[in-house]
Amino acid sequence: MTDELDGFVFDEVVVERRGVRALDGFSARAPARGITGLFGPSGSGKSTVLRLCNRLEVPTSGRVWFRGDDVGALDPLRLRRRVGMVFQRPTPFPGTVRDNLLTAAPEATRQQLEQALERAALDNSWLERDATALSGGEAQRVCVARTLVAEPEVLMLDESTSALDEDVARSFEHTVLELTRDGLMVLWVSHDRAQLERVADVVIRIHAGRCAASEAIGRKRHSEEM
Ligand SMILES: Nc1ncnc2c1ncn2[C@@H]1O[C@H](COP(=O)(O)OP(=O)(O)OP(=O)(O)O)[C@@H](O)[C@H]1O
Repeated sequence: MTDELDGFVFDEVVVERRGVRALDGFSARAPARGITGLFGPSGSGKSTVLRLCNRLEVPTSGRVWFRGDDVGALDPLRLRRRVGMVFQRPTPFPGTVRDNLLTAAPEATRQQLEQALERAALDNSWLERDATALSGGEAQRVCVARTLVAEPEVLMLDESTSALDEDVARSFEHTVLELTRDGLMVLWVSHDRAQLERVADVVIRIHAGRCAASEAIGRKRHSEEM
């Protein structure tokens, strides 16, 4: 069914809400390493797929497997620490950046807080900044750091660069690529096909709640560079 190369396996997943199917027999595999992009039109079910991965959503039928375990059998709170999510509109909580990071990991040491900032490409002077007075790109990095401080195995990004200008979005892409070098697995929902071709190893295309295609982009990019 699944092997150690699989991060997530979706097996004929149906998610139905009030008679409407958000997912309609979605089957796909997201590898345990690198970046998997989820691409598709608005309303096709991309966010629903992310929400299944940390049990904010449960399948009406079908199964989701994470690293060989049935997600339905895992403790949701523990799973959410392993599978962290940055939402569509990254919103820091009122308080300092330090306060924000501590909400995710109340026991974190100063060194752990600084490490999370550094992985999100922010230096330690950010700890005392007012988290409600940040630009869109800064708020996004703070939200990534807040997710990383809990040391997840997977980072899920839901359209995290859609509101950013191109330079800021490119710099964020670079940061996420660096994160995967430490073994972090990333699931990245994007409307921007070109962006996914720059960063993703695999792109899953979703249409009307089903997997329309799954492409190994990394291999394609590599052969184009040769
Ligand atoms: N809380 C909800 N209750 C009922 N239906 C919902 C809910 N959230 C989403 N849906 C419906 O489920 C379907 C899939 O939504 P989903 O948000 O997963 O799509 P998406 O591909 O992420 O869309 P977008 O790109 O616009 O964010 C849509 O038809 C949507 O209207």
